[in-house]
Amino acid sequence: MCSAMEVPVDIKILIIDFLDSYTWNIPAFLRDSSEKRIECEVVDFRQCKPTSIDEHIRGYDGIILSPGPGTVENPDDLGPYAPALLEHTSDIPILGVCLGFQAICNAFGGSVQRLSEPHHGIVADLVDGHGRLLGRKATRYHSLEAHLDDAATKQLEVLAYAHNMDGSRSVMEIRHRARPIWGVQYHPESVCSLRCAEVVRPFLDAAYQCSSQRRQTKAGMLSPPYTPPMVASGGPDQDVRLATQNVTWEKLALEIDLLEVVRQKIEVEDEFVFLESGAKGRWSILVAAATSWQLAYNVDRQTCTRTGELNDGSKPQYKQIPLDSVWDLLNSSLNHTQYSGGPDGVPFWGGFVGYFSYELGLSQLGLNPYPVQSQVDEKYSHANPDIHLLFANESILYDKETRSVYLMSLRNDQSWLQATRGMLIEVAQAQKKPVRTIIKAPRIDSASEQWYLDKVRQSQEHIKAGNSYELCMTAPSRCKLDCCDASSMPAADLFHTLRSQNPTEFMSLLRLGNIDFVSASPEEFMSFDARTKIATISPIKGTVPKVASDGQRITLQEAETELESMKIRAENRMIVDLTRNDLSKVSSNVTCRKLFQVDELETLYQLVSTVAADVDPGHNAIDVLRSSFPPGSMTGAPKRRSCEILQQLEEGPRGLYSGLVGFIDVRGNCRTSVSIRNAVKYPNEDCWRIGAGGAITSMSDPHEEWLERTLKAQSVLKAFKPKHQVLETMLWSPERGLVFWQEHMKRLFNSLRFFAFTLPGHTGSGAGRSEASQLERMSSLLHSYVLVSLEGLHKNSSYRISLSIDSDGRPSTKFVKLPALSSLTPVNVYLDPHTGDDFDQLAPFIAHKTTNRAHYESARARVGAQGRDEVLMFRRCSTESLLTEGSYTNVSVMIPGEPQLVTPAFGCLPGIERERLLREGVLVEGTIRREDLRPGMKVKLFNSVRGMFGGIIVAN
Ligand SMILES: C=C(O[C@@H]1C=C(C(=O)O)C=C[C@H]1O)C(=O)O
Ligand SMILES: NC(=O)CC[C@H](N)C(=O)O
Repeated sequence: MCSAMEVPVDIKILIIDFLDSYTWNIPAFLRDSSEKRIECEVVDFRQCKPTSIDEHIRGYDGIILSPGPGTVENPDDLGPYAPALLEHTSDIPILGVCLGFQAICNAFGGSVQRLSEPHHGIVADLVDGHGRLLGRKATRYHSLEAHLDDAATKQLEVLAYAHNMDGSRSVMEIRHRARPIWGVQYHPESVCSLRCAEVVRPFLDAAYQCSSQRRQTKAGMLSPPYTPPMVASGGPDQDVRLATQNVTWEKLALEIDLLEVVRQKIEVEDEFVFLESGAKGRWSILVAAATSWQLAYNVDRQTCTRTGELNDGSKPQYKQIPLDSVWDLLNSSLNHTQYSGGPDGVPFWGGFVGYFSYELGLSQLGLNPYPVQSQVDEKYSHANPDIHLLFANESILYDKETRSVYLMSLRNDQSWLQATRGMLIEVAQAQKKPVRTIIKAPRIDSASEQWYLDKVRQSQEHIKAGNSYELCMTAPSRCKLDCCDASSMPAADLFHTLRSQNPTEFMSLLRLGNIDFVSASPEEFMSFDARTKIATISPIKGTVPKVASDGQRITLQEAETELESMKIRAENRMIVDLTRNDLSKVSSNVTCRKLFQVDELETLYQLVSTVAADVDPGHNAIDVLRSSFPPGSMTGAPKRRSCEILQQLEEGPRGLYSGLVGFIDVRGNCRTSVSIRNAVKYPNEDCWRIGAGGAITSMSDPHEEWLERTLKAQSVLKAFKPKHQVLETMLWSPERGLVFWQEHMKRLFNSLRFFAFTLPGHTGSGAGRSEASQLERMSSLLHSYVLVSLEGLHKNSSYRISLSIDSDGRPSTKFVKLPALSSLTPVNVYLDPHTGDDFDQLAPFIAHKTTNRAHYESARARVGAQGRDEVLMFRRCSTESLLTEGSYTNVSVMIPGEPQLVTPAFGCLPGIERERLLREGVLVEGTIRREDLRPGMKVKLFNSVRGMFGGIIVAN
């Protein structure tokens, strides 16, 4: 559209772009409004000097002054060109849209002032001077309005108005009484404007007349055609590929969870990318660095590093290049070889997988990605790449639908195929690895509510001033994790949990350059089908929780009603128009496929729209990414100015959050997601970062925005919460009430502190209280809680009471009536054959009583223990196997020549009864070895519910 066309052109229009995010929608709107063949060129206003005016008048048939951020009074926003053009006495037709309209009003005696309330993304009915409907619907994006006094209306005639939310009215359309100049305050090119073609027709007719004259008198355009910011890349269309190669592949009918491959076969330090469609999606893709080469780029230093065996035969290298050259490099890497013979319908044959950071997007917009070289910035810019991609020579795909695995090799690597096949079969048959990483409640440090409310208000100030129409404000939470199992990958365990809590269509787990990244993104960024050349972007804007702040569940129907609100639709509409704009840079046929569709996720409802583009010949997936990155849903509109404002408001770079994750395969297919709802662990920080935010508009309620941010952050933070509860089991008897209550409370308190759980009844104001008073407070609270729960039970028998506390300090209880048991018959006691090599990993769950009791259950199962049968367990200590405890008791043994021994505290639960017996001198701590125990031996078993009873060791 903006490059020279083969067919002769009727009208040539020059569009002066004031850096808006809607300017590129204007050419399509003009084409749709007229039968004539219209060619548009878009030029950045900063490149236009008053001295170019004569040349423009000679070369074009009409000039459009675009919308834009800021005000016409600010020379940085408008520049000198537009006022000079309006002053010029030529009769070239001019159309001003929004900011352009305000420039016209200003030039002819009007004034531009703030509206009482900004109107962004609001659709209004246009009326004439008498209030009569004109039948046109107009989408408005403005904070400022033009006032025309008598002097001004002598030159400018008002053609239409719209009513504002406060009942006043604003001028919407004008025309110059003597010159071919028109202006519209609204955006006729918006997806929701209706029947606006008639408004631009007079301008186009005048331009057509002008073009006839130009054709008679002039040869045509004098200025060189404007090069759009994004250049055609020489993608797969132009056949410049140097080599051809067959893809080698294999399909295995094998049901497998590729996450288990990561957890069992990838070493903690290895780099890899794992993409998984958790919800409706179908495919999972696993790429290991071992079978890839890598490309990393840092925008701040402009350094590009390629490592590994490159597929274009060049040598690994490290060099300094501008961002533009990196896009070229990506193109040439993908286009070097033409691959064929891979399976149809399989989305990825091999190629790039990885991430782009948000700062890469800022750089793409021409902004300084790290304006403040603060300490945080240093960490990011110097240590972490902004593009990190693996070029997968080999990859493993899983198809959920046919339950089969695809092994793909671009290099016909038979030994890889064979080894991988064997490895997958082994993993598919092996038991799943239990999740053990996260044991302690994390310490979470989030932006304070006050800070956020303040930033929301500042955002709204910027909007009122006309600098932005919508700002996607975000803030990170930081979360420290204590892990107990060094052999397992915390990121993989987090992913495992996140997937079970919140499976989304764009799950991902990556480890690249020592960055760990775990994501459950619901939002598709850009997908491109190289065969049909259709690109789609599906921005989400508008979020409603599933549970309201008062605890009420919100139904889908209620959410739909809320998501129909003017505020939310406006929010979404703004980004739909912005997305159309971005795609219009590479396509002359952009359509909005879905507008305002409600999507239901695990914890929230969201409003999604889909914009699709038939990408023009000569452009490929990389060009589409270039023209549309960073994702508009994470910036607001207009994109560039909004990003600049957000850089001032937010403290520090966003990093991987707000960027993209996904793949571009060797055929040019691309599928990426907006990098949200994720946790990132940077190598130079000791915590995980969880970014979250939301779009702020003039209609936002700051407190609601804070709740929305919290909700989004929680959807990830939830995965960091321990899943076990701390547990106490105790006896209640009619005679003695709650037996050993103080002792149980003391032990519970210690365990809650160990796991960093919230103490029951802790309101956050407990800081400064002594431990003794915290314990006292918890104890009295839980005492009443248990007694209240006991009400209604038959009080003439004894009960075993289980009291458990979750990581948020919430208690729950269970009661079991205790049958009277004979203490005379000894119970059968088995010896666990297990060597106890995993003792260190389990230690916290042995030293503390929790609901994580799988290891006790497994030991019972191993020996086939029934009912009151007990199993004695062991731990490995160099070459010896030492007794620890039973599955529900502590144990003591009489070894000839020794006192009654009980295993040392390290290695068993510090049982209440055990402590008592030790205090009273009945027992002495000592080491008991496996070989000290023989079938037929008597042992003593005890716990606080049953006291002490006898057992006899039997052969397994
Ligand atoms: C900013 C986030 O989400 C973005 C903002 C949304 C909104 O404003 O409604 C919805 C989805 C995302 O595009 C986030 O999840 O952190
Ligand atoms: N869309 C626009 O061009 C907006 C113009 C101006 N910045 C305003 O807010 O009124």
